[in-house]
Amino acid sequence: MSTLLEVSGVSVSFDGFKAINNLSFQIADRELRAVIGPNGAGKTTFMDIITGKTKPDEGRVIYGDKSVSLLKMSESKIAQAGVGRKFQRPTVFEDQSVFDNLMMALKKTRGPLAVLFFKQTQEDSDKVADLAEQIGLSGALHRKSGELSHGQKQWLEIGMLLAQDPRLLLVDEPAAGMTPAEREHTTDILREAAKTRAVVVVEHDMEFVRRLNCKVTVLHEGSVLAEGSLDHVTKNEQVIEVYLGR
Ligand SMILES: Nc1ncnc2c1ncn2[C@@H]1O[C@H](COP(=O)(O)OP(=O)(O)OP(=O)(O)O)[C@@H](O)[C@H]1O
Repeated sequence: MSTLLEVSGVSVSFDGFKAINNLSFQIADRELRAVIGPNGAGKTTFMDIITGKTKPDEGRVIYGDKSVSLLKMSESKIAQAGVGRKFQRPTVFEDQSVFDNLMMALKKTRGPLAVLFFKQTQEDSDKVADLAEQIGLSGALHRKSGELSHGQKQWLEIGMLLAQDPRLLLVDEPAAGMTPAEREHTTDILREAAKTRAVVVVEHDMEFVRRLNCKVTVLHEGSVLAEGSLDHVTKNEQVIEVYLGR
């Protein structure tokens, strides 16, 4: 598999404090990766750098077939280039149905004019039905989103991101606040999504990470401390000391 994103030698300081310190990271097309690390390890800042919210002081972030530098691009250009991000709190339109939320997300892929002059085709309705199926909300398509459970709202938001067909999807702590059954379903959605795109999941919950069954990157003090299978990294003495031993 070819490399989709390559972060190399990236550092960023806030008021002299190095939140990210010479960080290097690679992810392939259609790879699922979990990123773990103790509080303050730099996980959020790492995602902020990829999405263009934070510009690093040094290093390179190269993306896609044409190896473009994301550091020269604005947040919206990076999103247009196929980098999607799901934040911790769901931000669905609560007054709209699941169907309408997904349809709106589809329209967004066609730019602002398309939103104004959009004619809903059978193909679009089929696409929405497919997305609903992927996120397990086929039975709730015509329910108001505000009535959904927390887990269902998170799935809807993942569906809305998938509607935009990102090549790289960044997901921040998807399991937070979910029931065990919801967590299980969320791992299924993410594993399925990673068959057609790269997915990076930042997560604290180890059981959730185990179910993802993918390569794990451990961050600590803004750098990669260990990388490999969950069993491999959880045997690493330094990882045990800084993270699991807490
Ligand atoms: N805008 C900022 N200004 C100052 N310090 C910051 C800023 N953003 C992050 N930091 C600091 O950088 C370090 C890394 O923060 P970051 O939020 O990336 O860690 P994290 O791994 O996501 O933590 P958590 O698991 O608690 O969400 C922390 O010490 C944090 O206090």
